[in-house]
Amino acid sequence: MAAIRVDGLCKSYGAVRAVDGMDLTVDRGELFGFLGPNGAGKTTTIRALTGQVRPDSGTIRVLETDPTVDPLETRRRVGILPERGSPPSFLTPSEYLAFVGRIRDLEPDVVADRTERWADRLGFRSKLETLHTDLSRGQQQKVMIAQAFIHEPDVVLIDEPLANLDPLVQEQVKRFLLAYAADDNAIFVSTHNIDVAEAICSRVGIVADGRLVAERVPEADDEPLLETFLEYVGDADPRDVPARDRLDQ
Ligand SMILES: Nc1ncnc2c1ncn2[C@@H]1O[C@H](COP(=O)(O)OP(=O)(O)OP(=O)(O)O)[C@@H](O)[C@H]1O
Repeated sequence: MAAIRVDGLCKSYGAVRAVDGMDLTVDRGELFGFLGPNGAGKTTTIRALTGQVRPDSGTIRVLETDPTVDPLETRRRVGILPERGSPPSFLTPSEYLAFVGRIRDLEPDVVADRTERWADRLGFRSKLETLHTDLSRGQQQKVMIAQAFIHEPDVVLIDEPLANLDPLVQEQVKRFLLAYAADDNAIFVSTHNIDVAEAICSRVGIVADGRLVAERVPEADDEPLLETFLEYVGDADPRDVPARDRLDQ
C-alpha cells in the first residue's frame, strides 16, 4: 500500500485552478521531490495532504487515512515542515519541543532525549533555553525540522527543506533525510530548487499548472533534471528564483 496516494485532485480559489487533476503516488522508502515553479500548485497540494485545504474533487490517502475526513488523525501520524512556519516567538526550543511532544503523545523523558539528539545533530544545543524571538531564521528552521521528526513519523511532508540553512547544516539535513527515507519511511519534499531535487530525491515529479507533467529518477536518468524541467515548464531557470526572493505570495 502506498504511503501517499493522490488521484484526480482539483482545487480552485475562485477562478484560479491551483490544482487541476493531480495524480501521484509515494511509496515507503522513497524521498519524493515535488518540483515546480512558483504558483504550480505545490503548497495547495501539501495543504490538501494535511487536511488544511478541502479539495473540490479527487481522492487522497495518507497512510490509508483520508485527510479530508480525518485531518487530526493524519496530522498525528505525519510530520509537517511548512515553508513559512516558525516556532512561537515566546517559547524556547526546549519548551516548544516539549509542547509538540505532548501533543504527539510522547513521554516527557523520550521528548527530552530526542530534543538533545536533534540539538546536537543540527547544532542548536547552546540555544535550547533561548527564546525563539532571539534566534536567527536558520536557527528557527532547525527547531522546525526537529518538531517535524520528533515523533518519528512514517510520512514527512516538507516545504523547501533547506531554506535558511548554512551549507554545512544543509549537508547534514540532506544526509539525514536520505537515511530516514531509506528506513522504510516516505518523505515528500516540495521545492523549486532543482539542485536539491537532483541531489537527494529518489524520484522527482515535475508539477506545472496544477498537475504532474513528468516523473524522473535522477540517479537512473541520463538527461539532467534541468533539461526535463525546462522542457515541461518553460525557460525560467529555477536556480534564479530562491525561495526568499519570491514576490508572488
Ligand atoms: N488562498 C488562496 N487564495 C487565492 N489563490 C490562491 C490561494 N492559495 C494559492 N492560490 C493560487 O493558487 C495557485 C497555486 O498556488 P500554490 O501556493 O499552491 O503554488 P506553489 O507551487 O506552492 O507556489 P510557490 O512555489 O510560489 O510557493 C497560485 O496561482 C496562487 O496564486
